[in-house]
Amino acid sequence: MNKKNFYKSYSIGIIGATGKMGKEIISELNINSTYTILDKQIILTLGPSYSSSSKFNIKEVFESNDCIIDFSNKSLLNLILDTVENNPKPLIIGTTGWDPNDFSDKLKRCSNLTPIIIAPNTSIGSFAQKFISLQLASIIGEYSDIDILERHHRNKKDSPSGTALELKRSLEEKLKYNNKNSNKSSNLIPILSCRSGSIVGEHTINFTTDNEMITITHRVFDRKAFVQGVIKSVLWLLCKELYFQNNLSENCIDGVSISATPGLYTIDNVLEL
Ligand SMILES: NC(=O)C1=CN([C@@H]2O[C@H](COP(=O)(O)OP(=O)(O)OC[C@H]3O[C@@H](n4cnc5c(N)ncnc54)[C@H](OP(=O)(O)O)[C@@H]3O)[C@@H](O)[C@H]2O)C=CC1
Ligand SMILES: O=C(O)C1=N[C@H](C(=O)O)C[C@H](O)C1
Repeated sequence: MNKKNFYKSYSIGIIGATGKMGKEIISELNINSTYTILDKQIILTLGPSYSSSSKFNIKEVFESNDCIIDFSNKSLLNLILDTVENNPKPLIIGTTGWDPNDFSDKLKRCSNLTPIIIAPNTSIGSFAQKFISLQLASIIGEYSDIDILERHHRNKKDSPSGTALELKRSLEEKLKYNNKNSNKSSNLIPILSCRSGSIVGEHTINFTTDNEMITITHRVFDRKAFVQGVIKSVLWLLCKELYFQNNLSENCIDGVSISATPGLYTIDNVLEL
């Protein structure tokens, strides 16, 4: 097979297809649909998808697609993971508002069967914000008070946001690790949430000492920022070997899986610098 003519087509199912994120992902797939990695064309098409008004159920969505993207509501997560156990497919969970501890056994079983990405924020800017904040925490975390402020649109159902909780978790973990011998009494980081107008998503981390303050704000003004990371995640799940630009032999492309191996992943694995 001529490598130049190589293309592969994958069907993508969306859970929450009629929502703000679902619509934005569908719009991206309608406009672009073909993605080139090295000289290979990867075509992503929208397959049977799910919302409260759809004619397909979640089981059918899993049966009919190569990869599933979930941007819906935490109330569906139990059913989604039950479905994965019977019909494992690569899955991206973008839905927020749920506690991973409540699903740890199920997530473990499912991720033994298929790769699953849990991503409370799929934008590249958010990844960069977390990366820089962790660096700052190692430099001035010991001397500063840290707080997180998040602002979102009035219709957002969960509070605090999944992104703020993930920033808090990773910063507290870093501080615990760095400040084992510190005199600081508490490393707990407060989160302040505000719901207002149609703000797409805004997260600020403040590092404040008695005399100075460093602020890192990430502001999304178009959901396309989230969609960009979703598409990268889909390509990573389905074509991980290509994605990292490995030298694939012809046989490997045709005969061997090029997808990610089963496991639990985050957006950090996808955007790995
Ligand atoms: N990871 C990230 O980067 C981002 C994550 N999010 C998260 O994604 C999720 C969705 O956000 P958003 O698109 O703004 O939300 P919307 O409320 O706009 O959309 C929710 C979607 O889920 C469907 N849905 C919700 N509950 C049910 C149910 N019980 N049964 C069937 N379908 C259901 C809705 O269907 P219907 O319309 O028929 O009710 C709709 O399609 C949220 O948890 C949000 O926090 C959002 C943006 C970015
Ligand atoms: O519901 C939203 O809109 C968003 N939810 C995510 C979260 O809870 O962190 C990400 C984003 O900021 C938008």
